[in-house]
Amino acid sequence: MAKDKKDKRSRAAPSATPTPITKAPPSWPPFKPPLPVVDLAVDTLVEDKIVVLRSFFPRSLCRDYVSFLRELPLVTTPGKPKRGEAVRVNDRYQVDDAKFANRLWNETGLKEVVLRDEVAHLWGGEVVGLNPNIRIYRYSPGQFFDAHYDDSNYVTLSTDSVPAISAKTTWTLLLYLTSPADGCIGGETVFYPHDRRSAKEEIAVSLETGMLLLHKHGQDCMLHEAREVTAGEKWVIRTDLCVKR
Ligand SMILES: O=C(O)CCC(=O)C(=O)O
Ligand SMILES: [Fe+2]
Repeated sequence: MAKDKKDKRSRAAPSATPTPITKAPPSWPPFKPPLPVVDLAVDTLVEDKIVVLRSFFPRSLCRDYVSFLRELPLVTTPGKPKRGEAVRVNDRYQVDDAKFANRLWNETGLKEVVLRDEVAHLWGGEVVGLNPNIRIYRYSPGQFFDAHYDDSNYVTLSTDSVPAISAKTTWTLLLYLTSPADGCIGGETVFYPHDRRSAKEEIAVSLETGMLLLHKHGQDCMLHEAREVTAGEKWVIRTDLCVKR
């Protein structure tokens, strides 16, 4: 199948929520114990496309976050997508929170890992932080995210540096807070290298509690989906790596 933009657009991920994101950010739990808890290693799953950082959050912190997140006003996605958007059936919370994005970037060890010489070339530019558009997903049994591509977006980052930085997103960041170890069955993130859903070609990433996954998006995004959860709950924090524009 041709990898032209039009085709990708026809199955783009659902766009930002129609509700304006003006709500006050929540009081996210502290990163306790101080992060990182392990020497973070970047493991490549697909060269130049998918990497993971295992034990990015310790299990105890994942538990704290899930307890906290389940009190947020999550909204169930309507089953019927807008024209041209992938079917996403999950419960979701979205907030524009530059402070939390900066905490995830600066207070977890992520920044140091992403800026390492061995991997710095991957990101499509100089990474300056994370997308303040923070998304929380909960998938309960029967919920899934159909095959789609993630778009690159222009964003403005308010970091400690003034003035704000014009940036664009280049890689999707998913932080898994649950896994089979917590009773969540299914929910794997599955990538298809050849722009078609094919069981033979699929690269299925199993959930690991506390694992952070990064995958390239925009023009080079791999077709991907979140498999249906069949038991327990899958919880994910989603943001994106941003490079200077
Ligand atoms: O939940 C997942 O595993 C994938 C989520 C996803 O593809 C997205 O947020 O665009
Ligand atoms: Fe996606």
